[in-house]
Amino acid sequence: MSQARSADWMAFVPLGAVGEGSSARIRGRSGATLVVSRGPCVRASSRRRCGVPLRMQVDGMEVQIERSDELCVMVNGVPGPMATEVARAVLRRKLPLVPFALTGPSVAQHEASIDGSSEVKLVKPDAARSVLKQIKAARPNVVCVDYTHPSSANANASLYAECGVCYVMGTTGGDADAMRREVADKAGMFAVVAPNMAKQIVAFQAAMKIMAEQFPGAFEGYTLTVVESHQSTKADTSGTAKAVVASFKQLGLDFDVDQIEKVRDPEQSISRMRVPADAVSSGHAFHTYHLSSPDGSVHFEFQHNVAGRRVYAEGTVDAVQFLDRQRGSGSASQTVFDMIDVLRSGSMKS
Ligand SMILES: NC(=O)C1=CN([C@@H]2O[C@H](COP(=O)(O)OP(=O)(O)OC[C@H]3O[C@@H](n4cnc5c(N)ncnc54)[C@H](O)[C@@H]3O)[C@@H](O)[C@H]2O)C=CC1
Ligand SMILES: O=C(O)C1=N[C@H](C(=O)O)C[C@H](O)C1
Repeated sequence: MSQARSADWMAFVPLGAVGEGSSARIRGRSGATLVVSRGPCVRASSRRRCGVPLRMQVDGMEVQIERSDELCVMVNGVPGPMATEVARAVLRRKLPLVPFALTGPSVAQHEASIDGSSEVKLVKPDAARSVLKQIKAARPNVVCVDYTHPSSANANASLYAECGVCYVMGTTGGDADAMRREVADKAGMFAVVAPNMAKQIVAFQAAMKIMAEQFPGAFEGYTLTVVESHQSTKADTSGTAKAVVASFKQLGLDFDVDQIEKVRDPEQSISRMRVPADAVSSGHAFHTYHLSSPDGSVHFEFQHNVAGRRVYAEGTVDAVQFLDRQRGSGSASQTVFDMIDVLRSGSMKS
């Protein structure tokens, strides 16, 4: 962990090992090391307050977390590319990044470096509950961001709800309705759940939804084809495409999400979908929706093509700040949001 981050977020102290104002590198039972420092809790905002530090057991190490009610962000799914991109965006916005991240069961590394400036300690699923509860105890206003795997999305959402941790769920492929019910049922919980955090794509989704609500059946009899191309590591069908298809169905198109065509072969991504070669494996999301009239004389085509992931990461941080304002506003008439809500609130920056 960089000294800069540890100083402004927390003081990790191996008890009895580090003197005031000094730092040390410590080694856990697994062999992982963590640079820790000790110093006063820095007053960074009016919401921040210091108290007796919380003692915490992580990976065989005893550490202390300075207590504070300041907003901080725990990004889960590191070292995955999307979680790493969000962690970078958190640092760019100068928000405190929790130096722990939930990770997958098969991840071998114990730490990950974010842009070489901040180290994040990786927490396997079997330790997730204990670590999250302790972070919540010391940092009640922590918000979790989830960019993990379709297979872990609901389990993680349930864990956040159990621990009373508000969250932004970017992971697709889970049961979003179940997440929404769980949040709605738990007092004090707030969440944003959405398959796409890119401001302009959210605006497109909203436009299609509004068109479907205002003109249901307008495309009755038309045929629809949907093709989406992503990096070959993507496990699920695009959650964004599924959401847009829901609007097309309301517009009268007879289409099932199983008919969405997935392109995961790098050569096809380049030759058929025109994905730039440098984005094929590193990360892309190219979507084409084509509608044809029954006699073939009228055609509509919508596309949204994204190379890289930065646009989602920026939107995710917008969602975190939106949630923080919602829970601080004292009005709990709505506690579960999507990105269209975030866009409507004027909270999306770029
Ligand atoms: N909402 C949005 O705007 C966007 C959503 N996504 C979604 O985000 C998710 C992640 O995307 P990628 O990073 O490309 O996926 P990836 O599969 O490359 O990485 C996933 C990471 O999650 C970790 N993981 C697996 N099980 C876990 C668990 N139980 N707890 C914590 N971490 C766990 C893995 O170790 C890995 O590091 C996907 O569902 C993707 O569809 C991606 C981009 C934008
Ligand atoms: O896995 C991705 O990469 C993406 N996933 C989201 C989805 O499933 O729609 C958003 C975007 O397509 C990138």
